[in-house]
Amino acid sequence: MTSLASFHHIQFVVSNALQASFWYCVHFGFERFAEKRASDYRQKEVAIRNGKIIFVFKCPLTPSVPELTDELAVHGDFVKDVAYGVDDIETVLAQVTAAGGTILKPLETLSDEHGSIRVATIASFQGDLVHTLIEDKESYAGIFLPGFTAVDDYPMSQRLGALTNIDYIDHVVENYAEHEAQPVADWYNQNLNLTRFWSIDDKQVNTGLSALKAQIVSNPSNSVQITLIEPVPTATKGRGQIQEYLDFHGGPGIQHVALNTHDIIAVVGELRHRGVEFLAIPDAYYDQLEVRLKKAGVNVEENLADVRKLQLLVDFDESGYLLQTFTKPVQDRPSLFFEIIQRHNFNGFGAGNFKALFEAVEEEQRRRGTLHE
Ligand SMILES: O=C(O)C(=O)Cc1ccc(O)cc1
Ligand SMILES: [Fe+2]
Repeated sequence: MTSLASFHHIQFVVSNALQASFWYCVHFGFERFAEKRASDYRQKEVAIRNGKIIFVFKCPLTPSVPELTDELAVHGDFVKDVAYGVDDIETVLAQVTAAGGTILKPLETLSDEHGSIRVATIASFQGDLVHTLIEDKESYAGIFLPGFTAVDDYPMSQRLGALTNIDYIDHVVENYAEHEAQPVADWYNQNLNLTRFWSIDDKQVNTGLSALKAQIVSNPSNSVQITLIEPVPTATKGRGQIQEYLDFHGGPGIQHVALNTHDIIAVVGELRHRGVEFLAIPDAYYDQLEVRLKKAGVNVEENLADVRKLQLLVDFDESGYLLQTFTKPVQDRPSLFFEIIQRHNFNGFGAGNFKALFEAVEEEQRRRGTLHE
């Protein structure tokens, strides 16, 4: 069995690639660096990057691109493709075929004057999310993928300066309907050899208003981690955040992308300065946190006054801790958002933060008017 090797890039389908990519350049310090050559005048693709992280924005240019406009009409702007690097694409595809997975675009070699790359695209288990698999054995020397050419950065992001402390994609999270997450985990196991890394059930995560089940599947080196979440309907009359996502996104899909940093204090300070909005965490959380940390004898390197000011969440155990925070949804619909995470010898997912986090999300839902039916 072979598995995924790395997160390669994330492709969004949006109604306007120019504006969507600009938003990420200004707010998250990405630079526009490549654009697909106009092989098809009806659509456009723009690639932006921040360090190792690459996002691609694809949009229709005319009303007659049903493969884009049909899904856009359902989801609004959304993550269409989480693309993975693989070491041996033929073996992965043979595994997918044997497991009954769907190959949407069969193996092909993409080439230009800078070399070649082998790619194929498979369907995910459910919904419109797909996974492009990319094997780059020959160290392709072009700017991104064959067919893309370099472009100049936006003057605005040059003026704002690069935001260089964001390092790589830590994990992505996919939301599914009730009872669906386990079949998805089995699918990732059989098709892509991801195995269960961690899980949490609804009894541990229940605010009374919302509850969920989560599990993480990962590749053998844990460099690819995917959290699979499903809602657990609660007795109280509240629409949990996972159900809210499913209702507004229109089915299962990518809920958040977590970006790993080695300096969360600097990054979140700068993101806030650039206008990125984060979930609000009440002061009481920090009063309790200081007591809990002292009791557990955990030494947090960062200044706790900064942690409180930037409203970061902290989870910890005997051997380490993590700092994390979540943006508000990045489009009008309460669907996709981002996480900024820094780990100090801590591989968990901040389960100790779930209660504070869910209460903060419920506060946002209350504001949106989506918490109660
Ligand atoms: O599991 C993860 O990756 C988390 O970051 C925790 C989490 C779970 C559900 C949410 O709606 C938001 C955050
Ligand atoms: Fe996360």
